[in-house]
Amino acid sequence: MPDQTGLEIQGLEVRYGPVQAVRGVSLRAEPGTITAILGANGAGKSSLMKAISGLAPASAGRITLDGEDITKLSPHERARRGLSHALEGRRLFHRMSVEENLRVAWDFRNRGGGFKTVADRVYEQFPMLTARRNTPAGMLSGGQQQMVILSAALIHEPRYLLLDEPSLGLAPVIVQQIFGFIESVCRERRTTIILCEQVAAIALRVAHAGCVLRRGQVVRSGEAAALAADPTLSAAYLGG
Ligand SMILES: Nc1ncnc2c1ncn2[C@@H]1O[C@H](COP(=O)(O)OP(=O)(O)OP(=O)(O)O)[C@@H](O)[C@H]1O
Repeated sequence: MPDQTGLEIQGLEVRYGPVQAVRGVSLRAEPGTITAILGANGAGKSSLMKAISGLAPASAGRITLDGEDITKLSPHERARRGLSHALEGRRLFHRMSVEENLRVAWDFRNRGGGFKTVADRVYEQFPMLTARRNTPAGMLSGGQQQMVILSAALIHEPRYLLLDEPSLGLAPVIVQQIFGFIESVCRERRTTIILCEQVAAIALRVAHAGCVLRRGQVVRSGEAAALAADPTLSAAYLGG
């Protein structure tokens, strides 16, 4: 019997009216690994991620999670199955404090008690958030905001984590810290992570596998180390 664990995408298409953002994408994310979705601006990365989490409807194709067809499920139903999506562009409640943002993420799944324990765990992981727990999220630095976004996305210990452009707008030293954290989440919690990035070198340093999108299609895929070693990749597909 074929191995059904992991996330499998077959022939996926996403359309916005006349615009076809994703064209027949197939890929597989093995359990407990990091998969990088690469591509230049407008290549279709975010649309692919949204289709996986249910925020954009698939106009064709199939998505299975551990063997279950989730293509037609709502984002909430997919979240209940252990899929969490941290969106690009600092989707936080800017006037609410760090702790209130974490609380909203916790209450989304209505798990009742236990919030203090998970909040303490966040502050242990990111000590610099401790002093800022009552600060409005909009007043944090970009790196601190990304820490809150990641912590909120992980608050219910998802089995699958989708990360949209985690390096966007961050200083190199913070990017290193954020990617170190992402790597440790995969290694220690065995979370399956799919992240999309314009900056291929950063993503391929932590990923196990990767694929490159161009105009909505997969033009390259394989082991991350092989993609990283390919000098033609950047110039040909990543816009620089
Ligand atoms: N809501 C939408 N309505 C119409 N067209 C859209 C919408 N969202 C994205 N598109 C188009 O779909 C294509 C793919 O966009 P998408 O955002 O998925 O690419 P991307 O690789 O994530 O790029 P970026 O890094 O800029 O986010 C682009 O041509 C974009 O203009």
